[in-house]
Amino acid sequence: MIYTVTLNPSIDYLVEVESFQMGKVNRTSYDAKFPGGKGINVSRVLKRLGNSTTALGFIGGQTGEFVKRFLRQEEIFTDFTEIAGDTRINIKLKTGLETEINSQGPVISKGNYQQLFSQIEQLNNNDILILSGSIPPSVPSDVYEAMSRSCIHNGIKVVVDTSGKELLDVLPHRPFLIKPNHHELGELFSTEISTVDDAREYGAKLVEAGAQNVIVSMAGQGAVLCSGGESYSANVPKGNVINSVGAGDSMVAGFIGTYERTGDILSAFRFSLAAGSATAFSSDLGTLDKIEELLPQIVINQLTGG
Ligand SMILES: Nc1ncnc2c1ncn2[C@@H]1O[C@H](COP(=O)(O)OP(=O)(O)O)[C@@H](O)[C@H]1O
Ligand SMILES: O=P(O)(O)OC[C@H]1O[C@](O)(COP(=O)(O)O)[C@@H](O)[C@@H]1O
Repeated sequence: MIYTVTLNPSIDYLVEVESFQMGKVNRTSYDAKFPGGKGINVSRVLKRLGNSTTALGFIGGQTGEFVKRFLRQEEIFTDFTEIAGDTRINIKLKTGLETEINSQGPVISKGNYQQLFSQIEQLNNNDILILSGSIPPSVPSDVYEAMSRSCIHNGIKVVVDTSGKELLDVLPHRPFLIKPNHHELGELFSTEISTVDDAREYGAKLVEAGAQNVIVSMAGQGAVLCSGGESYSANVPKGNVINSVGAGDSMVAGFIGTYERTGDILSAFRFSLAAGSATAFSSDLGTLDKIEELLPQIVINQLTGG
């Protein structure tokens, strides 16, 4: 079973305004609500790929009910920890540009935290655990490090999709996959990652620091995979970007779902690009049909030079 952890789920409220004006009343040309939060997006895409998944995390209030109902309708298993506060609403404003306003989210009590942690301690070595998204202020900032440590001890593969110090701190526990985007990778090393070569060079440093596989996603420029001593680049397919919310999460789902089914790292990498772009080219997350349609366009090249 693939478990995802979403510490701070959301309703993603997508709003499209044709000619947005600051300080004025604007009317939407399109709006929609979807469950959000990185782990939840990963579970939704995994389900579409046919993998078994259970979404864990903190959920509460009427907004939390919306998320649970939506996931139930998609027949996704959940085992959330119920909290006293309301699950947050994140605004995704499309005005030509994409602007996101992500809320802080509700307070998580010590008891809530312990409940989730004890679920993690019960996973077994056939499971995969995916830890993604930001850490709410009321949750200990070393939560991913502590969960990774517990899982590695129990032989569980761990995937971590976060940024900054929280990402660096899990590396000694040898996460199976991390997926920084090129901005996040640049921030880790106080540099700018603008080419495939930069992504390969700095992605390889994360492998040296302990990650088994590193995908550096570079939005429309494709992605780089560093795996052991090897590295590869892949392009993105051609298409019209409608909404890139959840595209990174779809890459994680595409990679892990395919790896679980085939055990093949390069097929997983290829699928991850197709899944990311299928989502970028859709208003909701990409469907399996869309992913399969894009797959033949993805070409992988082995990189040389270190
Ligand atoms: N302009 C684009 N054309 C095609 N695919 C895209 C485009 N922008 C994003 N994607 C897809 O979304 C994936 C993740 O995008 P990226 O912005 O790098 O990550 P994140 O969403 O985690 O910040 C890309 O690897 C790609 O598959
Ligand atoms: O936990 P954070 O960093 O606030 O991010 C939450 C947001 O990220 C998302 O999971 C989308 O993530 P990506 O676009 O990086 O794939 C949204 O659904 C959600 O609103």
